[in-house]
Amino acid sequence: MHPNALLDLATDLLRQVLKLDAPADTIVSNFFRKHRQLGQRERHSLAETAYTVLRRRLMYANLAQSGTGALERRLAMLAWQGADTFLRGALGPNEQQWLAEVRAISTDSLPEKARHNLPDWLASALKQEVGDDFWPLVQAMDAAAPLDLRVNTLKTKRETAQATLAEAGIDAQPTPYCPWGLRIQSKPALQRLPLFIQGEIEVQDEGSQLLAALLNPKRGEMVVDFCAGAGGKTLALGALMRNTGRLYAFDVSGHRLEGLKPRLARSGLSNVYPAQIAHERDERIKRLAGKIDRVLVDAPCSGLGTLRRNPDLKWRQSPKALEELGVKQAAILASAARLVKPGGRLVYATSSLLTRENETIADAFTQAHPDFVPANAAELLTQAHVERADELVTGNGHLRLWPHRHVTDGFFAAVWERKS
Ligand SMILES: C[S@@+](CC[C@H](N)C(=O)[O-])C[C@H]1O[C@@H](n2cnc3c(N)ncnc32)[C@H](O)[C@@H]1O
Repeated sequence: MHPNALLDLATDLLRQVLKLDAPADTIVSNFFRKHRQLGQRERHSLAETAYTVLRRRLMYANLAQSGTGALERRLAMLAWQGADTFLRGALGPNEQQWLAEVRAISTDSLPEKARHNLPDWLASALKQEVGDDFWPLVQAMDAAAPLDLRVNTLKTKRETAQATLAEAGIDAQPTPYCPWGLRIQSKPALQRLPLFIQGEIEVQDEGSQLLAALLNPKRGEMVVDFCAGAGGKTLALGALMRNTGRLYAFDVSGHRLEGLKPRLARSGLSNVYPAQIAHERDERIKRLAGKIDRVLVDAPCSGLGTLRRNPDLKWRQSPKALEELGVKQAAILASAARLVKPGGRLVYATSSLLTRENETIADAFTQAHPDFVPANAAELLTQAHVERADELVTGNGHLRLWPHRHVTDGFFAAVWERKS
C-alpha cells in the first residue's frame, strides 16, 4: 500500500479510537475486519500507532498544537510505529519540516501532564498510591508488556514447552515468580503452533497466573470462579485440580463465557462447568451455599493495572465509574462468600492499582464477616511453589503486583479462610 494511503488509514483509525466510546481493541479489530486488504505488517503499524497515541495522548496533543491539517494525521505522524522512511514517503515537504522540528523538542521541557499522560484525577490517585515510585510506574505503564505464557501442566512440563518453542526459533524464559510461566520478549504469532493448538500453552500475564496459585485448588475439590469471563483463570485452576473435582465458571456475560469454549476444548479439561448467572444473588448461588472449597472473585474493576495493554482505559474510566464499581465489587464479594464452606478459602482479586477498589473493599468485608479470617498471601503462595513470594505481598498480607516492580500487570488479591 502507498505510504500516504496507510497514513490516511491511521488517521481514520485514530479518529475512531479517540472518540473513546468503545474499547480500543474492539475498534481496532472491527477496523481490520473492514479493511481485509491490509497485510500483517500494515496492521501492526496501524494498531501500534493507535496504541502509542493512547499511551501518550497528552504529550502528542501538546506537540501537535503547531502544524496544520487534520489533528489526527499529526498525531499519527508523531506516534508512527513503522519504518521512518516509509512515513516520510507519505509526507509533503511542509509536513516533513514540521515533524523534524517537533521531534527536536526535548520532552523534558513539556508540562508535567504531557510527560505522565494521565488524567488529573488518576495522576493524583497514583501519586498517593506509590509516592516516589510515581515516575517509574508511569514509565513501566508506557512500555509494551512482554508476552507471558501459562504452560498447561496437565499436558506438558514448562521445560518441554520451552524447548519446543526454542525449536520454533522462539526464546522463552521461565517467569520470575510463577512456576508454570514462560516469558517471551518479542511478539511471535503463536496461534498456528501445534503447542498452542493442542492446548499446551495459553497466553496469560504472570500476574493472572499468580492469582490461580493463590487459590491453589486441590484434586477432587469443589471450586467456583465467580467472575470467570473468558476463563483465563478458570483454565489455570482446572489444571491445578488435575482435571478432577468440579470447577464452576460463573459470569453474568454469556458472550464472555462463550470465549471460554474453544480454550476449554484445547485445554483437555473436563471438570469445568460454565454457567451464566443473572446476577450475584442468582438461585444457583443459593443452592451451592456453604458447599464450595475455594472461591475466586476476579471482580469487575477499572482495569487500571492493565494500562500497558489497554491504555484507552485511563481515558475511559472516571471517579464516578469507580464509585459505581465499588458498590458492585462489595456486593459480588459478599454474595460469593456465601458459597465458601467452613475451612474453605476465598480470594478477592482485581486488576486495579487503586486502594478504593482493593484494600477498601477487602477491609470492609473483613469487618462485616468475622467468620472469615484474613490469611497471609505470602505463605499461601510459597506453599504453591511461587518463588520469592514475600516480594509480592504487602505488610497486610495482600498480594500487590506492580508493572514497575514485578513486570506484571497491576493486580491485587486478598485471601480469607472461613472458620471451621
Ligand atoms: C475481571 S473480569 C474477569 C476476567 C476473567 N476472570 C479472566 O481471567 O479472564 C470480570 C468479570 O466479571 C463479570 N461480572 C460482572 N458483574 C458480575 C456479577 N454480578 N456476577 C458475576 N460476574 C460478574 C464480567 O462479565 C467480567 O467477565
